This record gives sequence, C-alpha cells and structure tokens, in this order.
Amino acid sequence: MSANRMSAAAGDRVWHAIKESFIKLSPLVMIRNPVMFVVELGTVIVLLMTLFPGYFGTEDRIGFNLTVFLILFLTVLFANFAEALAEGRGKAQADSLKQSKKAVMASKLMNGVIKVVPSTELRKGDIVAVAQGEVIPGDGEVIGGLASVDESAITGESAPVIKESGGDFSSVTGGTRVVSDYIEVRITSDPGESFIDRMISMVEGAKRQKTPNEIALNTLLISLTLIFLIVVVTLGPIASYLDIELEIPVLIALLVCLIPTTIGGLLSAIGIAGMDRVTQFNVLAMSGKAVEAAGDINTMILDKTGTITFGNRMASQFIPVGDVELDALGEWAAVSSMRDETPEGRSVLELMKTQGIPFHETLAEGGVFIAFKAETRMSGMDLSDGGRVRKGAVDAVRKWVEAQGGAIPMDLGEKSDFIATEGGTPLAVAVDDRIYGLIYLKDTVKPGMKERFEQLRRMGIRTIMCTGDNPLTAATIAREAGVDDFIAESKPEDKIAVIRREQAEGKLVAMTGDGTNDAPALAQADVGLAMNSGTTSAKEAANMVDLDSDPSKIIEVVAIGKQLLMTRGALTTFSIANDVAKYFAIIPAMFMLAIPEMGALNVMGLGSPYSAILSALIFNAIIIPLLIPLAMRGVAYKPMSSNKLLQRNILIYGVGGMIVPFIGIKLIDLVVHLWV
Ligand SMILES: Nc1ncnc2c1ncn2[C@@H]1O[C@H](COP(=O)(O)OP(=O)(O)OP(=O)(O)O)[C@@H](O)[C@H]1O
Ligand SMILES: [K+]
Ligand SMILES: [Mg+2]
Repeated sequence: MSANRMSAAAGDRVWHAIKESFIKLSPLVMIRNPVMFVVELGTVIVLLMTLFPGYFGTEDRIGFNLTVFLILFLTVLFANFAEALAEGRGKAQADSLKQSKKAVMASKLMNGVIKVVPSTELRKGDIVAVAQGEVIPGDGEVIGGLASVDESAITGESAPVIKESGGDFSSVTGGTRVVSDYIEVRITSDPGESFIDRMISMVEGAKRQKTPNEIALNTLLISLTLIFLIVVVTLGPIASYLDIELEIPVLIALLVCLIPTTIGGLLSAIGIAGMDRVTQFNVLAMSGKAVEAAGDINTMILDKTGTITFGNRMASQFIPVGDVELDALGEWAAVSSMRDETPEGRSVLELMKTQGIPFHETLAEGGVFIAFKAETRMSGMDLSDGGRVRKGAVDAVRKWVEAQGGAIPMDLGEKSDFIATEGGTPLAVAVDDRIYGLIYLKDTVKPGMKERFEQLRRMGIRTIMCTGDNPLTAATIAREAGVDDFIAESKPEDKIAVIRREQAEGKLVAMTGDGTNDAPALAQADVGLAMNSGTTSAKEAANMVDLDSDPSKIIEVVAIGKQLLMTRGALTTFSIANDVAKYFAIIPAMFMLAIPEMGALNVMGLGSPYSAILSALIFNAIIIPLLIPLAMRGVAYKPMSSNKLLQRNILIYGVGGMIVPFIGIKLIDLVVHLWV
C-alpha cells in the first residue's frame, strides 16, 4: 500500500471513530462503563444548570458552568474515541475477511453424482469436489486427492500449501482457493460456524467479553467511584451546615477529578488493542482471556521437531551394523519407506537416489504398508512372503526385535549414541529379528533459540521440551537450544501428564501443537496454540491458531500477553496517582472560594480558585487522548521477572503519575488564569 493510501485509510478510521464517539454517548452504551457513566451524568447536570440558570439560581456563573460542561463533555467523548479507535482496526480487517466469505457454488458429491449447490446449503458431513481454480466452499478435511491451495485470504501468505488426505496437512479452510489439481473434502462445519466466521466475530469484537482480570479491575474502579461519590455528595450538606456555600458544578468537577477516569476511559481500548496486536501478528485468539492467560504463563511446553529445530529431519547417512553391507541396509530402509509420506520417509528414498544404491521395487510388491504412529514410533511394511520390515526409534525397534528373540548387534548402541550426541535422530532398520543398521536423520536448531529461551527465563517462565526422540538426542538439542528441561521418548499422553502436573502446582501452562494427537493436550493447556496447517481437531481444541503455522511464535504471544497486562497495570497506577495530585489542586481551591483566608492551602500557587478547578478538569480530560497511543501500542516491554516489573512500573507510572499533573495543571493554569 502506498504511504498516501495508508494515511488516507488511517484518516478514515479517525473519522469513523469520531462519529462512533457520539453514537456511544447513548446511556445504554455508557452504562457498561460505570466510571464514564458517572461523568456523563455530571455533564448533563451541568448542562441543565447552564441552560436554565434562572431555575437553579446560577445566573452569575453561566460562563464558568458552560466551560465545565464543555470540558466534561469532551472527557466523555475522549474516552469513547479511545474505544472506537481501538475497535476500528479490527473492523477494517473484518471487512477484508468478509470479502473472502462470499457464497460460492459447491460441487456436492452424492452417491457418486455431482450436484451443484450454494455453499450456504452445505452441512457437516457433506462431501464436495473442488477442482483447480475453484474456491473451497467450507471448512473440511481432505478425504481424497492432493492439491496446492492458496490460503492468502486468511493467512496473507501467498505461497500455496499442499493439502492431502491423512496426516497433519489434511485440513482446509472455506474461502481459500485450489490453485492446482483436485481434492475431495468432507465438510466439518455448519454455516455460520466456520473458521472465517469465527475470525470475523473475533476481530470485530462482537464476541468480546470482559476477561476475569478486566472484571476485577472494573470492580475496583466502580468501588473507588462509589466511595468518592459518597464523599462528594456528603460534602454539600456538611459545608452548608458550616455555612459554606459549595456550587454543584464545582462539586461535580471535584468528583470527576477524583474518580479514576483515565483508566476508566482507556480500559477497554487497552484490551481491544492487545487482542489486535495478537491478530496483527497473524495469530487468532479465540478470546481475550486466552491472550491474558498467555501473559501469566509459568511453564511452556515445546515440541522439539519443527518448533525448536527446523523440523525437516532428513536422512543424511546409512550406517550398517555388524557385518551388514551398505546396499542391504539401504534396500530395507527403502522398502520400509516406500509409502511412508512423512518428511523422514521421503528423505530416505532421496538419500537412496543420491547415493546411487540399487533398489528392487519388486521386494515390496503386494506388501501391506505400516504407517508411522507416535505410539509405536515405527513405520514399515509387512511383505507378501511373510517378512516384516520396520524402521523407527532405536529403543522401539530394539524391543520389537527382542520380542521375536533376535540378538542386538554389538555396535548398535555405540553407533546410535554417536548420532544422538551430534543432535541427530537415529532410526534403526530391522527385518524380522535382525537389525541391519541405522539411518542418520539430521535436523538443525533454529538460529536465535538460545536467546529466546534466555528471555523466557528472565520472564520467569520454565521451558520443557517434549520429544518422541531418544534421551541422548533430546539432551543434545536441549543443551544446544538452552531449554530448562526435557522429556524424551514421550508419547502424546505424556504431554497431558506434564501439563496436569504443572497445573496441579498452580502453574499456568502454554503449549503448541498441530496433530490430532495434540488436541487433548491443547485443550488441557491454559494457552493452546494450534497451527493453521494442523488438523481441525487441534484447531478446535486450542484457544489460539497461528495462521503462519510457526510453533515458536508462542514465545511472542506470551510477550504480547505480558505487555497487555503490564499496560493495564501501568495505566491504572498512573490514573490513580494522577487523581491524588488533582486532589491537591482542587480541594484548596474549593475552600478558598468559601473561606479566602485558606489561601495558604494553595500549595501549587494557582491563579485563582476557579482557574485551579478548570485547569485540573482540563488536565483530567486531555490526559485521555494523550495516553491513547500508549494504550494502543502497549508500554515498552523488557523481559524480566514479574516482581522487578512491578517495582519498575510503580516507580515510573506511580511516581510519574504524581508529578506529571502538578506540572501539567500548573502550565494549564498559567493560560487559563488569563481569562478566569
Ligand atoms: N516416519 C517415521 N518412521 C519411523 N520412525 C519415525 C518416523 N518419524 C519419526 N520416527 C521416530 O519416532 C520418534 C517420535 O517421532 P514423533 O514425530 O512422534 O516425535 P514427537 O513426539 O513429535 O517429538 P518430536 O517432534 O520432538 O520428535 C522419532 O524420534 C523417531 O525416532
Ligand atoms: K479522574
Ligand atoms: Mg513430531
């Protein structure tokens, strides 16, 4: 987008937000934000006193009252503007998503016959055919064929991805386009419940509910408001008993200055902007609660392959054991991989080619393919002559061979340990009770992992790497990447066990996953980040989906969550500290109005009582728009422990919040005093 068009779009958003600020004045909307609702009530009262001075006996104060009314009115508008501006960003995104949601015609397969129906008529369980160039009419699982799919409508990433049945790349999203070949898809969502529908309602904030943290803070703000309301309301009678006359607009100004309007005005903008930062990052959070939970995480469970390492575990070498010939090992490795569609399996066949090892495909004729399973940690082929070929994790193959009474070659342990200490994954190859040797799978730790785990440690987050790999490989990678702990030879259910154990200690746990195997653990975790490339069940179990399918993004999501909580804490501290300072400006002024001898109380040396009150009120109003950029962007974030952060923020925003209004009110008073 050109700079011009971008600023035009930003300008549109500001205009839209200004309009929204007025629409949000409706008391039915305002009541949801009790602090600002009180300000609105005060505004109405002062307006009435300005319009009907005869009735209230305030003829001599029309100018002052009108000014108070205008400032109060702006205060409410500023708060509404903050919220509208935060909501606006999501709306723009929702609009572009709606573009990709247009109804299309779908080729529904019924008993082998194609019937063309609108996509809105598709229901869960229907089967559709999608050919090259067509839009996939709904969310589903590929049950036949293979195609490359352009998912840019939802991910913004234009490179097509391969979708095929079975395995972890079988889920497709409605609204994306098949760019080559043909697939058959079983629809998995009813109309209105699709992934894009959920995305739209999330980014539009339609389903935005207050999070537990927000509710707690809101309760605090309401309590403060009530306390000050009671104080100010009782001030009137007490003063008149003492024969001191306090004007109602002055009391309302005092009240508005004392109640936490700054945070009250910015609270929902902070929450919306935090969610929005996650969305901008191409992660779709199903609730604000999930984002906040990310900010409170104590433990992070990470996969080794694909998360910490690049994940394209490639066969790089065949290492025979005992007196086995290289060609014999290669051949059986190839047989076990002939129909193994995992990256590992395919890489074995490629290594055969590059090494020029001859391979007689007839060996596998009529054989039954045994797919890789995380439970068995093996894959292979049952041959038509009764022979059984397997490759897999060394300990799994060793047990399999031993169960058949086979002997373990002397040099197997030494050779597989060698691979493992280099951080590689050894796969053993066996035919029946005989082990032929090892396949050396190479994988590399992603660059910068050590620094990221170091950051997590400084935030007080413990990282645990869970891997199906052997303990030696796991230890090597764990050391190289700098994770705190690891669990090797883990099966899917072990992940849930780790999560439950941590949660039982009162910790909040985050994890990433993509497979159907991961779904229960994703649901169990407090923050479950599923990969968009993953299966539908994983995406449904998780409370976040990464559209770029980069599992290591969980680290940034945690940072965004922390930043959201910090921003809210910092602005709350700032707001309450501010109010204390305004107290010193306005209370002396009020009493000076009644008892001029009390001038000694005017510690700030403000021009006159009326200009002091107006200056405090103006400061109270303009601090809201001044803080909007901070509320939207979030406070600067440095990884450190929660305790240190708290101390730092109390210092900056607490002490700063006391000092800033003194300076601000004094400066405003210098100008205002020229008129008042
Ligand atoms: N295609 C395959 N055929 C046979 N064995 C495999 C295959 N892929 C992996 N293995 C073996 O099974 C083990 C477990 O693999 P899996 O992908 O389940 O690990 P994981 O639990 O996802 O953890 P990680 O991804 O960190 O390895 C691997 O360490 C490897 O020894
Ligand atoms: K205030
Ligand atoms: Mg894996």
